[in-house]
Formats: sequence, structure tokens, C-alpha cells
Amino acid sequence: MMIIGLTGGIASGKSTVSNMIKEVGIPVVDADIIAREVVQKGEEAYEKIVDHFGTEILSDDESIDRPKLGAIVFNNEEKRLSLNGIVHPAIRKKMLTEIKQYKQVGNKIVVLDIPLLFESKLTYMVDKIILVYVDQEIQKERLIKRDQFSDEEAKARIASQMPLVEKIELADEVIHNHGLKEETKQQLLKILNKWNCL
Ligand SMILES: CC(C)(COP(=O)(O)OP(=O)(O)OC[C@H]1O[C@@H](n2cnc3c(N)ncnc32)[C@H](O)[C@@H]1O)[C@@H](O)C(=O)NCCC(=O)NCCS
Ligand SMILES: Nc1ncnc2c1ncn2[C@@H]1O[C@H](COP(=O)(O)OP(=O)(O)OP(=O)(O)O)[C@@H](O)[C@H]1O
Repeated sequence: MMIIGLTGGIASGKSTVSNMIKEVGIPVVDADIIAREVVQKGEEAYEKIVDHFGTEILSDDESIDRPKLGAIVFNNEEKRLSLNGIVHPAIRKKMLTEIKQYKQVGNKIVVLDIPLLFESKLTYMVDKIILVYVDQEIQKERLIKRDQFSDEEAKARIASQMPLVEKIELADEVIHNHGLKEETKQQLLKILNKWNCL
């Protein structure tokens, strides 16, 4: 089985590209979705997060208040790394289970959508890497627009990741996502075609 890593930065367009990948029938394992599943109430990581950050980060229904936790960790590197230390092992485990399931039912290709593929040193999990790239100005603009963040909030989130420009040389292929979504799709199809994935 061929495992393709799809990465980028916050709001660079990974979900946009991952939807296009699903449209051509290739399954996608999404680390952001799994990251939500493993912190549901009752999961091991949930308990650890509450122990570490206190009940102040819970909503009224006792689920994790994501905006609140985000405001803490994206303004404090040490706390962000503590959260990563709690959540990432559970994410990795679940990603491996999902890959195995896709393999068992006969899939020859699977894409792993992992925003922190390089930062978390997870490149060993994948055979090839596609980077979804935009310049920092567009990244910030789209992030502010999508999540209604202030300029400061958007900057803090972008600064918590490896600069996208440094990821270019670490990837096998780069999709430039500055233009129309159709142009992004054409770049993707060209790469998938080159790798005999279509
Ligand atoms: C801090 C949390 C609660 C904020 O939740 P929120 O719903 O606002 O954001 P969401 O999870 O949808 O993430 C949005 C984007 O933020 C970026 N991001 C998320 N976590 C991190 C992190 N620890 N470090 C750097 N960037 C991150 C990614 O690009 C991601 O695609 C949440 O992101 C979290 O639990 N993060 C830790 C787990 C993690 O590293 N997830 C990233 C994928 S492995
Ligand atoms: N080519 C494009 N032109 C205009 N807007 C775009 C384009 N690509 C993506 N967007 C918009 O930019 C925002 C970020 O894109 P998307 O959600 O796909 O990024 P992401 O990398 O998955 O983000 P995150 O890491 O935060 O999950 C979205 O609102 C999306 O609709």
C-alpha cells in the first residue's frame, strides 16, 4: 500500500485538497478529526487534559472548550507542547488503526492529512509528501476570515508552526493554493497521475 502524507500549515488549504482527494475515491485519514475524537469525555487523553489544565477548560456539558484551550496553548509554547505530549500518542495510534482498516478492505492508496507532519517528526509514517502552500499573508487573511480571529490570534497560531516556506524543501511535491480552487485541483491531479494514483 502507498501512504501519501498531506501537509501544510493552518488554513493553507489541506481540507480543501483532502476533499478533492476523496472525490477521486482515495480515502483520507484526517489527524484533525482524530484529534477531536481522542479527547471526547471518557477517553484517556480527556482525563489527562483535565488533570493538567484544570476544569476551567471545560464547557458546561463537560466537553473540552476548544476555543478556551486554544487561547491558552497558542499563547504559551510550553503548554502547547504539554498538550501535544498528551494528545499526539493517541492520535498516532488511531491513525495506524484506520490505515490498517483501509488496507484490510483492499485499498492500495491512503492519504494521511497531518498538519504537523514535520513538526511532530511523523514522516516515517508516509511514502510520499504533498505540501499545500500559500504565502503567509494569504494564510493569515484566510485564517482570520474563516475563524473570525483577530490579527494577533491568527499570528500566534501561524507562529506555533514551522514556517510554510521551510516545508517546501522537505516535501516531494508542492501545491500552490493561491489561485482558484480549480487551479489547485489541476495541480493535485497532475501529481496523483504522476504517482499512478488515478
Ligand atoms: C488547541 C485545540 C483544542 C484548538 O482546537 P480548535 O478546534 O480551535 O482547532 P483545530 O483542532 O481544528 O485545529 C486547527 C488547526 O490548528 C493547528 N494546530 C492544532 N493544534 C496545534 C498544535 N498543537 N500546534 C500547532 N498547530 C496546531 C493545525 O493546523 C490545525 O489544522 C486543538 O487544536 C488541539 O487539541 N490541538 C492539539 C492536538 C493537535 O496537535 N492537533 C493537530 C493535528 S495532529
Ligand atoms: N484556493 C482558494 N481560494 C480561496 N479560498 C480558499 C482556497 N483554498 C482554501 N480556501 C479557504 O481558506 C480557508 C482555509 O482552507 P482549509 O480549511 O482547506 O485549510 P486547512 O489547511 O485545512 O486548515 P486547518 O489546518 O486550519 O484545518 C477556508 O475557508 C477555505 O475555504
